[in-house]
Amino acid sequence: MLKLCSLRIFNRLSRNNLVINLRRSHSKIGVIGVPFDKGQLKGGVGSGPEAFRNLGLIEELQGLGCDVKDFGDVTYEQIEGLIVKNMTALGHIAACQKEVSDSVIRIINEGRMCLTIGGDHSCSIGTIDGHVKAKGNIALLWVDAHADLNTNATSPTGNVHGMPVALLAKELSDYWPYLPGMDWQQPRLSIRNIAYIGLRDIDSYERLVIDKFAITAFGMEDIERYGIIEVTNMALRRIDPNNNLPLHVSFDIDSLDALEAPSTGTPVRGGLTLREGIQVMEESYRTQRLSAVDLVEVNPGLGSPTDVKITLEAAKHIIRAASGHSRRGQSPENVLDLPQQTFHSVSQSPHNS
Ligand SMILES: NC(=[NH2+])NCCC[C@H](N)C(=O)O
Repeated sequence: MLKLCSLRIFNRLSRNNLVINLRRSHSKIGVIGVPFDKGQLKGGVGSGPEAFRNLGLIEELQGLGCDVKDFGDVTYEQIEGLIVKNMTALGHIAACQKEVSDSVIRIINEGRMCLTIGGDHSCSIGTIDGHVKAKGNIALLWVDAHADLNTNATSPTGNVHGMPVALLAKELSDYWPYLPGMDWQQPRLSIRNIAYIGLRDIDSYERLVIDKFAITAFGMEDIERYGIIEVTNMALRRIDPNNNLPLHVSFDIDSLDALEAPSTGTPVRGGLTLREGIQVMEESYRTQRLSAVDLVEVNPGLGSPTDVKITLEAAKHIIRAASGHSRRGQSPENVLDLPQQTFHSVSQSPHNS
């Protein structure tokens, strides 16, 4: 009986997998690495791109049927003498992020989804700038434990990885002094088109700004209450009510719980499970407008070799989901109703015990 039952299930599954394989979308992806660590003070995060390449990320995405073009790592030359109070390494940030922005424009104009591997979260200054320049306007999901909404006047650290959203938002432009070297970057994104998911470590000024401008922000308590799929879709509806904007997901690995992704510079407990992170990406992919993804703040220099492995693997699952492939290797838009129920009934089956 068990044999018969399993065989039937196998046949049904393989039939459906065949359909899925035939229908599987062949995402066109352009990958850039940004080995950049000057947005914060801990060494190691700059070796993120190398670690992902060594892990075979590009080959894995190709193996899933994606058309992947690797644009290599961004390089830059620091601009000397750029000094702004409480804004560390501006000469590096300004020079590197200009290159990142130009690379993103090139990739998006080739009709590819741009996947940027960081580096720290200051990389998103360049990726989002480039995306907005290429597409006109975009909707942004910022998946992170932190709001990264400080200016140099409010930052408790002076680290620029805590400032990108404030640099990008139009409504906050008056809160900045003149920033030498950053003339290429104008705040072009409206706060209406930005939503946070996963927040749980917000500085007091950031809290004031979120309240004052009514920024869409879903903390962990919202995820507990509504579930991650509902939260993601609420966020998407808020930032793109007409369903017509290209979507950018800026995914900081510290949005995941520190147990799921320990090798990161500013870990915070009580975060997303890996499954929830994957679901954010699956829902984003399902819009069919996912146009750029940043995966940042993986620091292979922090923690034990096991910590590093866990963190890289978690990030890889998030990236697979962004490329249209969930953990079972299916494109989310093609998931048929069968597998989950079948697995359920298998484990419930009296013949199984
Ligand atoms: N992307 C990050 N990990 N950001 C952490 C920011 C921490 C702190 N809020 C700061 O501004 O310095």
